[in-house]
Amino acid sequence: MAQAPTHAINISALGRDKRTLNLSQETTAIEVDNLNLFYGQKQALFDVSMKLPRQRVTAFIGPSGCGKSTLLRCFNRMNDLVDGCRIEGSISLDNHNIYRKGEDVADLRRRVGMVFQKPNPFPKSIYENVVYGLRIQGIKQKRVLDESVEWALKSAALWDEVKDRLHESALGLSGGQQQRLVIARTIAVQPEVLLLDEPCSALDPISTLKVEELIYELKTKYTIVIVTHNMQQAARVSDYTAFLYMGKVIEYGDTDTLFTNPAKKQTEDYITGRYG
Ligand SMILES: Nc1ncnc2c1ncn2[C@@H]1O[C@H](COP(=O)(O)OP(=O)(O)OP(=O)(O)O)[C@@H](O)[C@H]1O
Repeated sequence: MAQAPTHAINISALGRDKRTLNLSQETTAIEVDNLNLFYGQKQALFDVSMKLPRQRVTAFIGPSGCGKSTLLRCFNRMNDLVDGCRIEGSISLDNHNIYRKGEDVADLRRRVGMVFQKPNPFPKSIYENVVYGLRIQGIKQKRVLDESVEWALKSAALWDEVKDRLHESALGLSGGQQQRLVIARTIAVQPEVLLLDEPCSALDPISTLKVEELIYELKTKYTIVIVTHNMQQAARVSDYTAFLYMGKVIEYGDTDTLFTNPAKKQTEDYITGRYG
């Protein structure tokens, strides 16, 4: 076993109770089985098998280009949009292979919502951003839409800041508010899983803290997977962490153990800043 890191990450977490965390006792939301992914001739993921627990936050960490975003994008089949991208193996959401023939990918992307690095509100009002997915679903009743807007914005910890300007442009919000609006838009359609790809990297420290607190709140309802370059952030918000290196999952387990007592030398080298 590798020695404890010499200059360890501060693993003080947002209320994580490490005594209750044991991957083998969790209910699985997403199961990845022998996944290999290729961009044309280039293989980007190698034999990935892992179970992601329901209503927990799982972080993917690892050096640039190790495959974190690629793996995340498999969970709502975003990689289908990349020419020449091909996968082998399977990924199940609630015991159902999302790569099976005939899968309704639009519905999958409603069930598995995604938030990107740069906030991407639509050039519409705050209200219209939140109801966007509901309107696509054909929901028209004003009362239902109004209630959804209030619920989603409250869930995204944004309601108090915007309740008096719901019909103003979303583009007038700060970057941190825009990112929380995008999270509200994503949860308005009641997904099961939230994929967050570096959601704070374009935000200032105060907005980052708000989004991190929000992530922590949201996991009571959703399964969350977050890609982050920021190890302090992984340590703060996640229950479980996977360390990836060159397309492989090197180590995966509860966050406290991975950061304080990593089993693999490569993990230790990464979290102590020896490379990456
Ligand atoms: N659309 C694509 N076409 C071809 N290769 C790609 C594509 N997207 C990613 N790759 C390659 O796949 C590998 C994994 O990339 P990926 O973006 O998943 O890594 P990452 O760990 O998320 O990196 P970063 O932290 O820099 O975002 C890299 O070698 C990258 O160059």
